[in-house]
Amino acid sequence: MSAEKVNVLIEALPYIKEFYGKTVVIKYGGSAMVDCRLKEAVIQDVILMRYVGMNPVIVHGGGPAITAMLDRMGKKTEFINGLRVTDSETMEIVEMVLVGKINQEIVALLNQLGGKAVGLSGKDGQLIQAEKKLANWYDESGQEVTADIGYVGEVRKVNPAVIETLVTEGYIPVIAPIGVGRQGETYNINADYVAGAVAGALKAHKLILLTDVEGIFADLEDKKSLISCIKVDEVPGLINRGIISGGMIPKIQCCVEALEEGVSRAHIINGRIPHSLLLEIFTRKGIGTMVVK
Ligand SMILES: Nc1ncnc2c1ncn2[C@@H]1O[C@H](COP(=O)(O)OP(=O)(O)O)[C@@H](O)[C@H]1O
Ligand SMILES: CC(=O)N[C@@H](CCC(=O)OP(=O)(O)O)C(=O)O
Repeated sequence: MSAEKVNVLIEALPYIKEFYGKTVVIKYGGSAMVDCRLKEAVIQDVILMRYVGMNPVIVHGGGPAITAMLDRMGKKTEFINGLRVTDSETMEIVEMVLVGKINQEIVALLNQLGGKAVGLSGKDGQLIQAEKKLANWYDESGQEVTADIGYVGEVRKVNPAVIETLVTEGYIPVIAPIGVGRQGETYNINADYVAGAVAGALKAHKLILLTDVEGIFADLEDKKSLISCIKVDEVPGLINRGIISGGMIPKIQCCVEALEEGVSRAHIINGRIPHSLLLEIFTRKGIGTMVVK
């Protein structure tokens, strides 16, 4: 081994010490699942985190794959406030793609590359207990509008016991954002919200959201003004002024929720940069946008 490689390891030592035994929840969004090379890089990072003593827990999305499958089946999809309108047939397809395909692909890759992974849906061990979510927004005249968007759920309660048992046994839990209702009904939940709720329930040290942009920009158009740190009390203003919009709203909201539940740090980073997780964890400056209390 060269002296340079030894230096790299020594530089990582303070971070390895800091994160030893700590839980890190990673939200692996569909927009960061681009190609095989990139997927392998994400999975390698997670395995490395586990081998140096952290407890990574993955919550995955898969929005683009769901849309592609609905297209193949000739079914139109519509989003309201960033949430997919989910009728019963769409719900079946969402569950099939998230649990049957994406979750299993991530688990298989983790196991193949040397990790020990177990896949879960929110139904397993009553992990994600959910209730129906309605969409709310204000129309041009300032009137509040409420719409029924079908089997879209919000997290009512996370039962962390099953995750904790798996982590204690050395497994990496991989969670699909499907919730179960009081009557056993199935709900489609935005994966950002599930990641925030899981991080909060586990009192995780960190929540890291992998997406398709560097982080939060002050001006999304020019993509030059990355905001490296946002305080929770700045968030409502950033949303009201339209600086944070669209798919970034559930992300920042889930960071806020996780911090309020006791998570120390939340980060939004670009999952399309190879090894972005390691760059965030093992460098002093980190990358992306950090959200703090
Ligand atoms: N201020 C902002 N900075 C960065 N991205 C933003 C901002 N406001 C809105 N966005 C949008 O949020 C998107 C990320 O959300 P989304 O597409 O839902 O990602 P994912 O599939 O990872 O959940 C970005 O690609 C960007 O278009
Ligand atoms: C209600 C709702 O919108 N659910 C999402 C669940 C998947 C998801 O959140 O995936 P990404 O993280 O890749 O966007 C959906 O149906 O697309």
